[in-house]
Amino acid sequence: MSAVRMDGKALSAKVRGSILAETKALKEKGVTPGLAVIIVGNDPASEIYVRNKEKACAECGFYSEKYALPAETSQEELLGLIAQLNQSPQISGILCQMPVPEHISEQAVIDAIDPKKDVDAFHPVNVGKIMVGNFDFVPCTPAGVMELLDEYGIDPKGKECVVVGRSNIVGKPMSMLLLHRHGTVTICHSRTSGLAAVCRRADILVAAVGKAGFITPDMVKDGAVVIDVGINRNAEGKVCGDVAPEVMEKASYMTPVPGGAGPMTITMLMKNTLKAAKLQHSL
Ligand SMILES: NC(=O)C1=CN([C@@H]2O[C@H](COP(=O)(O)OP(=O)(O)OC[C@H]3O[C@@H](n4cnc5c(N)ncnc54)[C@H](OP(=O)(O)O)[C@@H]3O)[C@@H](O)[C@H]2O)C=CC1
Ligand SMILES: Nc1nc(=O)c2c([nH]1)NC[C@@H]1CN(c3ccc(C(=O)N[C@@H](CCC(=O)O)C(=O)O)cc3)C=[N+]21
Repeated sequence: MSAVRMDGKALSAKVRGSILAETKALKEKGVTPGLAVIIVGNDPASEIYVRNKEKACAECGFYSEKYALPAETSQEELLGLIAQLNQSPQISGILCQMPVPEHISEQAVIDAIDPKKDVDAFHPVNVGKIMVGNFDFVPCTPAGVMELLDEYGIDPKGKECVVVGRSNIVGKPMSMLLLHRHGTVTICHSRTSGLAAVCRRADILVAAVGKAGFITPDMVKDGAVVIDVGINRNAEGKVCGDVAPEVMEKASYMTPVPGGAGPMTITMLMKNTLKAAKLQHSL
C-alpha cells in the first residue's frame, strides 16, 4: 500500500484564502500587514524562497519589501537596515534569510530584530516563549508540519515521535511543538548511535537533515507517518527531500517534496505576519 500524500500545496491555498479574508477586514480598520524580506548574497536556492515569499504576500493582500544585498554587505550595514525596519510603521514582520555570509554573525542578526516583528520566531525572547509554551509566533516550518498533521487527523498525543535534526530553525522547535501536543519525542543528530533502530520506533518520523534520500525504508516502521522537511537537489538538479521515495510504500502518510512542508512554511510566515500586524495595533 502506498502512503496518503499530505498535500501542503492544497492546505496552503486554503489557509492563504482565510488569511486574505482576515487581511481585508484588517485593511478596513486601516491596517495592512507588511513583510520585509532581506537576502544577503546570491544563493540560488534562497532566491527561489524569497520569490515564493513575495508571491505569498501578494496572495494574502500584504504589503512587502525585498532587500537583496550584495554578499560583501557588512554586518554594520545589515544591522542598520534592521534597525530602520524595526522603526518602520509599514513593516509588521522582518525576515532575514539564513544562512548569511560568514563574516556576519547569524546570532547578531537575529538579536537585532525586534521580537514583536520576529516572524521567524528565532529571537531568544521568542525561542524562550516557545520553550515555556506561551507564544505569539510559532516557528514557520514546525508550525506548518503541525497544521498538516491536524489536517490529516494525526494526533501526536502519546505517540512515539522521532525528529532527525536538531537545528534551531527546524529540529529543536519541531520537537518542542510535538512535545506540547503530548508526543513522546526523541531528537536525533549526527552523533546518535543506532539511528536506524531509533527511527524504526517512530509513529511520526520527521526528517530535517539536509541529505537527499537519507531516510531509507529500513529506517521506517510499517504504517508510520513520515514528514520530509528536507530541501535538496539530486544529481539531475531536481528538488528532493531527505526521505527516499520508496518509503512511500511503507508509510501510512507522507509529505511530498516539493509540495509538502515547503509551501506550508511560507503560509505560516504569512500567518505570523498577520498576527504581528494585529499585535502591533492591539487588534
Ligand atoms: N521545508 C522547509 O520549509 C525548510 C526546509 N529546510 C531544509 O531542511 C533540511 C534541514 O535544515 P536545517 O535544520 O536548517 O539544517 P542543518 O544543517 O542546520 O541541520 C541538519 C541536522 O541534521 C543532522 N544530521 C546531519 N547528518 C546527520 C546524520 N548522518 N545522521 C543524523 N543526523 C544528521 C545534524 O546533526 P548535528 O547537529 O549533529 O550536526 C543537524 O542537527 C535542509 O534540507 C533544509 O534545506 C530548512 C528550513 C525550512
Ligand atoms: N530566516 C529564515 N527563515 C526561513 O524560514 C528559512 C531560511 N531563513 N532559510 C532557508 C530555509 C528554507 N526555507 C524554505 C521555505 C520555502 C520552501 C518552499 O517553498 N518550497 C517549495 C518549493 C521548492 C522548490 O521547488 O524550490 C516546496 O517544497 O514545494 C522551501 C524552503 C525557509 N527557510
